[in-house]
Amino acid sequence: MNRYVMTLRCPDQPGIVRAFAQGVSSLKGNIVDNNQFSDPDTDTFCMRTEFDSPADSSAVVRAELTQALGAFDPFLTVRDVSHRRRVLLMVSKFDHCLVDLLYRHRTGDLPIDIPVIVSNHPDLKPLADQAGIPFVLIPVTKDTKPEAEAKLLDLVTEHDVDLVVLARYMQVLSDDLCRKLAGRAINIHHSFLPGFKGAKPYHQAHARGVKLIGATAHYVTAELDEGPIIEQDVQRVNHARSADQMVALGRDVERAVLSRAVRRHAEDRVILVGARTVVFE
Ligand SMILES: Nc1nc2c(c(=O)[nH]1)N[C@@H](CN(C=O)c1ccc(C(=O)N[C@@H](CCC(=O)O)C(=O)O)cc1)CN2
Repeated sequence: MNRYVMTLRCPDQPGIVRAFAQGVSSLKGNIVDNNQFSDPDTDTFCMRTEFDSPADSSAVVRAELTQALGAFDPFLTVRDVSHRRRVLLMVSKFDHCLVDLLYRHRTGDLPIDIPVIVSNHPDLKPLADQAGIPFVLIPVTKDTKPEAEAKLLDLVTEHDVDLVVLARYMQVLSDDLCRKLAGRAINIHHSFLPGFKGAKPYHQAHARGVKLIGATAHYVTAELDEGPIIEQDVQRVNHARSADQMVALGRDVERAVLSRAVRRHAEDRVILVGARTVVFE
């Protein structure tokens, strides 16, 4: 028996679950976990299901479920859970998110493969070397950004990458690159969005006198820090905290939020619905 995870999204209407169940039955399957949500704002139905089946490939499963659900024309994903998502990490000089992701990967806490790490600075290469993961330096300037982004896309193709993670990668991706990576690039922004977009959010927060700081993991879009939110968290602060102390406190929130977001994407627990996400935890 193989275990598969399926996600579907389609206009909400009666009969979707019955048709899906008939498809699983045709695959001699047994459902072991199921989550569903009907979004009233967009009248969209979302479902994530894990099931066991003797079917020997995700292609066979996909073909059967596509036929069973044909009347509903769903956006469908099917993955054999033993096929881990392949994640390309992008970093600059800050190491706290990279260290956390590499630790969780090494301990098996994060069910992903990391074929390559890309950076616009050489600073974090020793961490990649220590983890035994290839490190590719792609410097970026205003003039070289198109060439740099072409090299990144070559690596995405070469390593059959499913997800790009901007783990405090401090360069703004072009509109074209964002389109090509739509729904498969996650960024960690070091504030509790929608507050304090852009660079230096902790200094903005300190100046504003906030009592909560936070971090936000979101899909990357051309509009800076505007992408669909996957995960957020906060940390209490008070008048006695300097901006630098907020930066330090924020590091713990950033790495925890990013790792949770990457795990949920890698486990097919995130479904995009317009500019928002449905997250089956
Ligand atoms: N198209 C997008 N690209 C990126 C996003 C995004 O949401 N959409 N998020 C950023 C990360 N980030 C905030 O979370 C951020 C990073 C960098 C900057 C910035 O102004 N960078 C300067 C260069 C700074 C430097 O070289 O150190 C710039 O690019 O001119 C703002 C926000 C990642 N990319």
